[in-house]
Amino acid sequence: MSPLTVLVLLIKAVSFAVLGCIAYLVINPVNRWKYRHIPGPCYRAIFGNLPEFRKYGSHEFMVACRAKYGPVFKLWFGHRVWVVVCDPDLGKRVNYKCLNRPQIGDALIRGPVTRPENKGLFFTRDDVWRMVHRVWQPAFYADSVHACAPLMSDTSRRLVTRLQGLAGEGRPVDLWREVGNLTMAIVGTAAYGIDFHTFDADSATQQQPAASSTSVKLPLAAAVAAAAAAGAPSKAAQAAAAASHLPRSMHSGLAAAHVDVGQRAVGAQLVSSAQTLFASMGGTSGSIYQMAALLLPDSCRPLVAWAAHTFPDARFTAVMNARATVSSASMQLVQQFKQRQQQQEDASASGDAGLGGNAAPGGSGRVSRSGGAIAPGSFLGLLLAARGGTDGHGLSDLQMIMQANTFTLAGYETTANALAFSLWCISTHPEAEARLLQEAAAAAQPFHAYSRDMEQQFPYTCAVVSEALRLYPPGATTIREVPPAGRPLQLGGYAVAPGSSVFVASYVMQRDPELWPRAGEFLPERWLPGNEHLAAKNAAAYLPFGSGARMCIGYRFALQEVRLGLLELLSQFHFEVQWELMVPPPPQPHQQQQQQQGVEGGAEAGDKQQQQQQQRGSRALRTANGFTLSPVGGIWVKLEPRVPEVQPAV
Ligand code: HEM
Repeated sequence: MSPLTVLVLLIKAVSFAVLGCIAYLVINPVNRWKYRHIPGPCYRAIFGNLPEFRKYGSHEFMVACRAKYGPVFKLWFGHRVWVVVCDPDLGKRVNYKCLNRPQIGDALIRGPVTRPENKGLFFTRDDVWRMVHRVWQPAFYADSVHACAPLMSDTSRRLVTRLQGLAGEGRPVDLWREVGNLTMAIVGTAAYGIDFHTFDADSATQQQPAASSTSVKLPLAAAVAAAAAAGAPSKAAQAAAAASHLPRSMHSGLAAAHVDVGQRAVGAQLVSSAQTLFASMGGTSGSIYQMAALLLPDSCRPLVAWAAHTFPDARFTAVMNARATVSSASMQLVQQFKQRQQQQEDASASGDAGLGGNAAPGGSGRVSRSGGAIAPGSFLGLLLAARGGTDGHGLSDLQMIMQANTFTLAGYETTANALAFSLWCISTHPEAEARLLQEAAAAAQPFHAYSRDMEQQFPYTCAVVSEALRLYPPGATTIREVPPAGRPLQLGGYAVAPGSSVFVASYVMQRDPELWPRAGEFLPERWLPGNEHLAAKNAAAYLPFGSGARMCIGYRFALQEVRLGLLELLSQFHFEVQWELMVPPPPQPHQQQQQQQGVEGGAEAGDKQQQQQQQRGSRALRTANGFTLSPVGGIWVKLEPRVPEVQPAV
């Protein structure tokens, strides 16, 4: 056969494969047949419902679908199907019956981190999950969490000091960003006993958004440049990587994004990396390669991954840099921790009591347990002390790094969003603010002294947080996979096939007017005794932390952090929302339907809200489509320091 004939044949084969692929995606026969019995919007070739997700936001679109198709429906994520559940009892059934989550978000990642035993707790499965979950648990026992309370309050007061400085300058401040610095700082001290310097590093990079911008502002370029400048070919990073027996494939990436956990810039780098990673997981705002991996059949993924790594675009580079930055920080934390522990062991063997462990505020470095609880700063010690790893000899370095990555990311993002949403709700409801301040002013001791009985001492503050988590749940859906080897899962009369991805739509249920009286209103009172008429008609309709075995392991930690942060910040400042800087909300597909249905309190509440919004310049809070629910473009406020009489007792 002549070379020309081979070439022609090759071109024909490739054209045939491409056309076949397009025809398959346009018709999508397998999934359309497999899920034909479940209601939902029609399949639209190749993109499915992604255009609607972009236009309305995925959660708002789900609200509209719930109204149209009932409590169980399907959505098209490209050619893939999500089964969405919006009924409390069915949601509970899903969360309790299915243990694993589908492996989303790592289609383009290569190397050993994709192996099941090397996942962080969130994405581990089956027996590996059981083992890793057991290792994590003591960090979140009630006593461990209470031990972190003074640290959480102290760190909140460091933010207060920073905000006092900014208030003097008189310019608007992005509260979301500021509380992000706070939660990352608390991760550093509470988990690792390290000061990440989040309050020092980024004051110069605070930017004001254009009012019309819909993208989240990230100081990414600065962070990446700083990371590269800090250690591109850093010998320290390479030595650390080599010493930790990490797979070679991780070395170059980590060295390129080397950060120094002892340096001032690390906090800002971690915060911006975490923001990049969460924003990229939304599915509709990633790089072209992420979009291609999402839209093309699974069999094309290796090819897409190869192309992404060989010819990366700017967004893919940003995501890979962000992953490497977080992993580099975790790797150093692990290495430093091991070195310190070795020094302590050597010192105690030689009778020298002078080495005091971590230089952490409150951190001991060792896993000092009392009654099962661990001291602040000892999360790594917990991981290191773990026995019963997959090889029977504890967690490997890579497994430890992946757990540290998970703690850093999960501990930062959702809690920052929860605190930002709580502050937003309070700042737009003066009557609630007054009541919370009254409660704060009545405290006879520092707020953290009440960490064991926050609900008795600060019932209204706790109610504010619960209500903010109802309206704005940072984890807006829980995700499960129907066991691939089992039988179909019966959900409200529909058999959902093994291996399907099921989303329990917390956001939709927590705003459902059939489940909550005056669902659209911010009413902290509904969480107080005597207001049962405002409570949920089904307790399972409230799941900001999920439910079942895979519910949020950090919920106690997060609630304590948000409640203390709220008290510390609000007792010092009133936050005046700068409406002209806020990103306007998109059109709401369900508003018209809700009004037509005349749901209980809906019309009245709708009118009232509309009036209030008009008074405030017709702006509501726009939330992002990402992996978590977050405010788009931040929450812009002017800081108004309070008069002294409402300051907390010290
Ligand atoms: C207000 C803050 C937080 C919210 C709203 C939140 C929400 C959630 C939700 C909805 C889930 C999924 C639950 C499910 O699928 O049933 C989850 C899981 C998880 N969360 Fe949180 N979370 C918060 C704070 C934290 C913190 C501070 C940590 C600590 C590091 C953390 C670590 C995790 C982990 C590791 C998982 C996976 C647990 C597992 O699969 O076993 N979260 N969280």
